Amino acid sequence: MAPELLTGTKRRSFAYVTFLAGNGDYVKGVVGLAKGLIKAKSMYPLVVAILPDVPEEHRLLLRSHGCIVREIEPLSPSLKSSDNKYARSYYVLNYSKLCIWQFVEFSKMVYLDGDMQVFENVDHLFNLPDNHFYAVADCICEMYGQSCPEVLPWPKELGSRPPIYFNAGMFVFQPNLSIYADLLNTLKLTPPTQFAEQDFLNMFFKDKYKPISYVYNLLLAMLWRHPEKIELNKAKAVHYCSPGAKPWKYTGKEENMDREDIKMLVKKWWDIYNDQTLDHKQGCIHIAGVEGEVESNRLMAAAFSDANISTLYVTSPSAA
Ligand SMILES: O=c1ccn([C@@H]2O[C@H](COP(=O)(O)OP(=O)(O)O)[C@@H](O)[C@H]2O)c(=O)[nH]1
Ligand SMILES: OC[C@H]1O[C@H](O[C@@H]2[C@@H](O)[C@H](O)[C@@H](O)[C@H](O)[C@@H]2O)[C@H](O)[C@@H](O)[C@H]1O
Ligand SMILES: [Mn+2]
Repeated sequence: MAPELLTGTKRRSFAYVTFLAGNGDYVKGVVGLAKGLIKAKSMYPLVVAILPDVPEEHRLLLRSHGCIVREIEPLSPSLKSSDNKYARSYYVLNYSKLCIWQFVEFSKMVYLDGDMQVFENVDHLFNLPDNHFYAVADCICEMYGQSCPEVLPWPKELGSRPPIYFNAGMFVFQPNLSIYADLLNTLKLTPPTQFAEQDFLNMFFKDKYKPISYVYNLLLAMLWRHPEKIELNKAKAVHYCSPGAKPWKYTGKEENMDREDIKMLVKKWWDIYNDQTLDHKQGCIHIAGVEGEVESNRLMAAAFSDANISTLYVTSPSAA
């Protein structure tokens, strides 16, 4: 039975979801994200959609941090590309993200890449009106109607370019099996393109897409592309998506990576990753919310992730 939050007559259930593939170091990103959501006093669990190649030790580690681990099957376009079109070779993996539309035990989910960090509570995103697809523009200049030369080129094989092109590192959506079937059927007829599932999602949700503020997915490149359009201290979630920016393998050697603001953001990520007070104590779950109010979603989620609950930590927002 899915974790459900009783709200009046209509039963709703919410969760964050991320995606993990391979046996490499992205698992650190997901652990960091899980801890960041706890630090931000999120009321909802983190589901991790994993490909079969994620090793058992990584699955145990994620569960030990309170994540709900769900195995998905790899997805990729049926049509093969003549050359390796992808901007990064591993982008072919990212089409598997589409499997999260199957998670219909949740009525609404917020997807976050494993290289994102939540620094402020964003639970209010679950209150956005239903039946739309919410995400942040991939380059903030698109919000001002004057695109800069650095916006991603639109693959013409996907038809006309959407008015605003969003970044697929974070989005708010509603799992739905008929949409999932439609995604799969459309994928069968869609050629692979440079930005893989991000291009595909921009095409698929062109008529449902609603842009939301950059504060929910601050792409690091905005710091040097459009500094006049953003305020770093307003960012609620940061996306470490520029080359060389992944905190867990940061060297500072790549272009722009020696900037003071980048160094500060990488440190902020490590401070959360290393904060042992955010470690998921075995046999207990963090319930953040009004003192004494136990949020059933997380309680149920822990049960859902078959955690053996012996102690409840109820932290009130004032216990920051
Ligand atoms: O080897 C990999 C590469 C990617 N990912 C997942 O796929 C997402 C998208 O890849 P990435 O964030 O590197 O793309 P970018 O946002 O940098 O373009 C990552 O955040 C991870 O959640 C993964 O789990 N293992
Ligand atoms: O598979 C395609 C990926 O495309 C996107 O990343 C890109 C995009 O943001 C470009 O604008 C940046 O220049 C680039 O660095 C960055 O990697 C998503 O973040 C990621 O989740 C995933 O969908
Ligand atoms: Mn990313």
